[in-house]
Amino acid sequence: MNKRKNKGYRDSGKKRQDKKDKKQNFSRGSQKGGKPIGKRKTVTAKVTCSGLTNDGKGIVQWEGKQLEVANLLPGETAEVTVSQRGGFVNAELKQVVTPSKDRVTPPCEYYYQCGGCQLQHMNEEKQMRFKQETVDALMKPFGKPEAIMTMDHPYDYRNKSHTTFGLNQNRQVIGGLYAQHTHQIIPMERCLIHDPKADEIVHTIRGILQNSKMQPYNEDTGQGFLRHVLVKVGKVSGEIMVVLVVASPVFKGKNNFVKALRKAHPEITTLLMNVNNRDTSMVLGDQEKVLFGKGTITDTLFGLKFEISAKSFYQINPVQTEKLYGKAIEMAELTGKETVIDAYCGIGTISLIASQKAGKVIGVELNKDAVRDAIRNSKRNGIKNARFYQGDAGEFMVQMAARGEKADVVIMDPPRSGSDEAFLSSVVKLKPKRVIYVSCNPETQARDMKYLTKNGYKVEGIQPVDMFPQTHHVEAVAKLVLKEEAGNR
Ligand SMILES: C[S@@+](CC[C@H](N)C(=O)[O-])C[C@H]1O[C@@H](n2cnc3c(N)ncnc32)[C@H](O)[C@@H]1O
Repeated sequence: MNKRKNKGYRDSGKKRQDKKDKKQNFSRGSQKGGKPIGKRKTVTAKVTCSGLTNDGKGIVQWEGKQLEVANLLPGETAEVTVSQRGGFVNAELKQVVTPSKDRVTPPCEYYYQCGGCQLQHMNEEKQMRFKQETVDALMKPFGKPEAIMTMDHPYDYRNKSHTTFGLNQNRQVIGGLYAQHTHQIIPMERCLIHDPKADEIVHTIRGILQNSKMQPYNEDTGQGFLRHVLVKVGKVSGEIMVVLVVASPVFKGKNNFVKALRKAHPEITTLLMNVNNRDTSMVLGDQEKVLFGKGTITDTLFGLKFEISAKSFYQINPVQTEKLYGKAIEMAELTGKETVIDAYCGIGTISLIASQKAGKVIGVELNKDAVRDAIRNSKRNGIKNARFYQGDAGEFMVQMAARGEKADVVIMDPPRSGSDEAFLSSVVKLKPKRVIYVSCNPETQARDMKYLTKNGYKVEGIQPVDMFPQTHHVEAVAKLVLKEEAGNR
């Protein structure tokens, strides 16, 4: 789910963080400032949690310092382990003394090691309250957001999974996710937010690996072959893509591997090999080879079919995506005549849905593969009023503004880092009547909305959506209206 030029997926920044941690020889710092020099001191302290950070950690006071403690809830008292080195302080939960009524036993057995989810110790109602309050607080300068759109079954939703392989001490093949801030793989049978089929396939691959000469890649020695497995599932089509991310283009035993995998999972519709031989935190490398099938999968949203490549962004929770996009299109108030810009358009999902209610749509996206998918998708759905351009959305908008072009509505859905001044200042010059801002990071969204509201726009609605249940992440879509236009209504 990031600050990317999008040449591939990052593994949640864990490896980069790990490198930092190794350098500091210290785990996560929960108080900023100071270098970890000198001897480490560890004490046990009794603390009371007064609130939550935006990433769901408990806030506590200790010796005049504010610390953050993962898995602690407001009102709880607890024993925490506080480690100090130099000015660097880290606090970890040891034991909850008085539990909150909102606390539940996390349904996932790997929850406390993994870190992929951060809210499983809260009941569902508390999770929703936490997300609502986070968005409410960030959006306070702009008005009161609507009630969050929740998910009926907040599990099994991820249509994309990513598993790392390695060997355990007994030299058995293990597959799972890295434990928080380490290179240690947590062997995982089932991730409760993954599509169950993806986990079954990963289980099979592990078995094939165990019985073959193929070795998992070792990050420390640089030896071995299989680094990661990416599985993408088309929830409606049932199509499944498996990507083997490998360290070398020479795939010994390829035919036997492919045969065994297809025999166990005839439902896999395409298999790819992606070569990543760099010491990088990016999961996918540049070289890609289709081993069988068409190299893409298809999924359906709002009755339109979308083709998705290995490297293209596609929303990971298709059930909630329809709610999110539905709200964005409603906020755009399209009448069939408008020129719409869909910035950061990915494979053209929002563009093509909007094109059915607009005069024309212009999509702009940085990732080449996604743009190719978007063009294919418009043809496949017989859509003639959408055009797609590859490039930086900011530069594209600057050029549009310089040419004096017009747009009635701008829909924008940037990565977590948000948009930039080049983009936002060009929006202000282009003066679209409405800006619909979709974001998976309400912090950067609020920052960018501040710019737009200082420069002629007024916020008319904010809708949070629970796109990532069990995690602290929350999506929101906001409607901004040109003030001159709002005055005329
Ligand atoms: C959150 S995704 C949204 C994609 C699409 N709107 C959707 O819902 O599937 C953000 C997209 O922005 C693209 N992107 C990142 N930086 C960009 C930039 N500077 N200019 C244009 N697109 C960019 C990414 O490749 C990604 O496809």
